[in-house]
Amino acid sequence: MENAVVLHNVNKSYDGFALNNVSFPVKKGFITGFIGPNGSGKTTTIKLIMNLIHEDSGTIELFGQEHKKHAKEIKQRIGFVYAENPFYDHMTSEQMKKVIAPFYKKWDDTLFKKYMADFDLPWKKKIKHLSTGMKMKLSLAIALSHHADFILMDEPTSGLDPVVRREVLDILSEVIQDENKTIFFSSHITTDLERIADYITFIHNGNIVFHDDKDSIRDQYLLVKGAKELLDEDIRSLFIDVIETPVGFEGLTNEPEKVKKLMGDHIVSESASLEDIMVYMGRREKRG
Ligand SMILES: Nc1ncnc2c1ncn2[C@@H]1O[C@H](COP(=O)(O)OP(=O)(O)OP(=O)(O)O)[C@@H](O)[C@H]1O
Repeated sequence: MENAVVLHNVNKSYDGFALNNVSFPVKKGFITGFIGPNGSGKTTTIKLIMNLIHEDSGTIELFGQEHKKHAKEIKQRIGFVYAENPFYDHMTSEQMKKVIAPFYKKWDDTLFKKYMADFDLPWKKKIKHLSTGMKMKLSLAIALSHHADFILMDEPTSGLDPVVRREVLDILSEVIQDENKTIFFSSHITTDLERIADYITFIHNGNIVFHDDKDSIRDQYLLVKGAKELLDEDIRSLFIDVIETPVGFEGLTNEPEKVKKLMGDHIVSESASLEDIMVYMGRREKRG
């Protein structure tokens, strides 16, 4: 399967933080969600992919080309959405569009007008007077109006109410119907990723913990509850982490078959949500 983006052993250090040998592919034609706790390196990774900052070592390829060597043409093919307002506040949407459009060879005014209408966005209102949701939709409209092959977004749904969030997710699901397009976005809202992502990349403390398709993740992790008496050392070793309460335990395992075989009828289990996986992985990493 073709990859739109490939990171290979990418390292980037700041004082007190490092991305360590970050490697993962972003599959062409799919939506990949990027999750991880605060400060785990998501924005840093996204900035590296955008070539806004430079890796200390390793390689990043977009569309099969090394991004540093082909920066200009690669930028043309990316639609980038930031969580923060990237616009000049004193301008209207119309004025902002006039500033941005000339940068893109494939800018499509008709498409932009369609998104402005679909998103109910005003042309003449100053950007500083738009709501958070409207600003996000304007960002998205701009990112989608130059026929980008790769849509890269840093927390596009943060700060949005559930209705607008769902609208944004629906737009992304619609965009990905075109199999030549690829979407990569970071989010803390794991339910958004559960809803639309095909692949999940999980980063913690600058390390990629896993990169997998959503169905495999669902099959691989199991949330288990049972009596504390069941927990001996061998059983504990099958769990990523275990939380004990006065009445029993709850634990996350990535060895569901072994656990079911050994613990059988003595446990209650359910498939783990991305949030469960994030919380338990985080606890394990903290434990060391
Ligand atoms: N320019 C910089 N100089 C020094 N440290 C930085 C710089 N940019 C980021 N960092 C540090 O790198 C770490 C990772 O930050 P990053 O913004 O990539 O995390 P994140 O996963 O996007 O977090 P959040 O979910 O809170 O947005 C943090 O400890 C941050 O302080």
